[in-house]
Amino acid sequence: MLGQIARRRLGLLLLLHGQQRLSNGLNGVSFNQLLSKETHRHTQSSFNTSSPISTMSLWPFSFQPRDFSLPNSSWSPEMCKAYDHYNALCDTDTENGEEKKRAPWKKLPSYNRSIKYATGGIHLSKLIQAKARLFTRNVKEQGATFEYVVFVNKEEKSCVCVFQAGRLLEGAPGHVHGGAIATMIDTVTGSLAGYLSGPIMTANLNLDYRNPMPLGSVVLIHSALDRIEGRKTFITCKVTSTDESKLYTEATALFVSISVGHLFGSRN
Ligand SMILES: CCCCCCCC(=O)SCCNC(=O)CCNC(=O)[C@H](O)C(C)(C)COP(=O)(O)OP(=O)(O)OC[C@H]1O[C@@H](n2cnc3c(N)ncnc32)[C@H](O)[C@@H]1OP(=O)(O)O
Repeated sequence: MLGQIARRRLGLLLLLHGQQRLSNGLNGVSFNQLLSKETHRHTQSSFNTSSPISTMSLWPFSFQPRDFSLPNSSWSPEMCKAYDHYNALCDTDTENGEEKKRAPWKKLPSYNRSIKYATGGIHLSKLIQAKARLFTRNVKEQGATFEYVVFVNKEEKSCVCVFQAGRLLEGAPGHVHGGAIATMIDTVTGSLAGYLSGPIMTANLNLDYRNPMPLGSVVLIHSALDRIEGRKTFITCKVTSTDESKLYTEATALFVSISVGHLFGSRN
């Protein structure tokens, strides 16, 4: 029974991982408003995971999970400006208090974990560990590694990520590590593929590094759907400066749709 509940939750997790059903509810909120909210939240750290069993919820998500893609004090003015630009595109037009047209842009929230506790089933507990965290969202020091926010455009089947590369991502002296860039490209193209196609895994990722990316840079990661063929979702990607005058990296990615069972070792 517990195993069944847990499997159902995992199905939900995978849907949410594709981030199809989440809305941020932040449209129209300015950077400064967000920053003051975030600073307040930070004093009530979300990193403490040692809740006693009696306080564990049957609902697998924290009541107020921290959205790591909201502005924080480590964001540079350039990062804030790009955030404000795309966040403004998420606004819904209203006329006389009534919604006129829903904007095609939507900010995707980003959490460092999806399931709070592994509640049952030997396979599930192997798969989901209580201390597991999303790779890009597990460093306490804000701004030290991956600071990013993803905006998707449903109509254009594309997305833009604003990414600020922190000091712990150094590869070549003074520049961002190619693996860190690949991580971000996998994350962004994977978010888009998941948004469009549901549960997926990366099957293939091809990268061309065109120019070295200085550490601390703010860049845009543009991803777009190329095509969907059966279970295969093909995504193209390019990483540019925020004014798009400089090309850093180009990529193509293939994602294959999977069933929940795939993560348990089943190929059905
Ligand atoms: C919010 C954060 C988002 C983060 C997103 C990050 C996502 C990830 O990083 S996932 C981790 C990295 N990826 C993995 O570990 C995946 C490991 N690989 C696998 O599990 C499997 O090989 C998997 C799922 C990709 C495909 O396996 P399976 O489901 O059996 O499909 P399979 O039948 O082999 O292939 C399906 C189709 O894809 C094609 N295909 C599979 N792999 C490849 C590949 N590497 N290159 C080209 N084509 C491929 C096959 O040829 C087949 O094509 P067709 O339907 O035309 O015959």
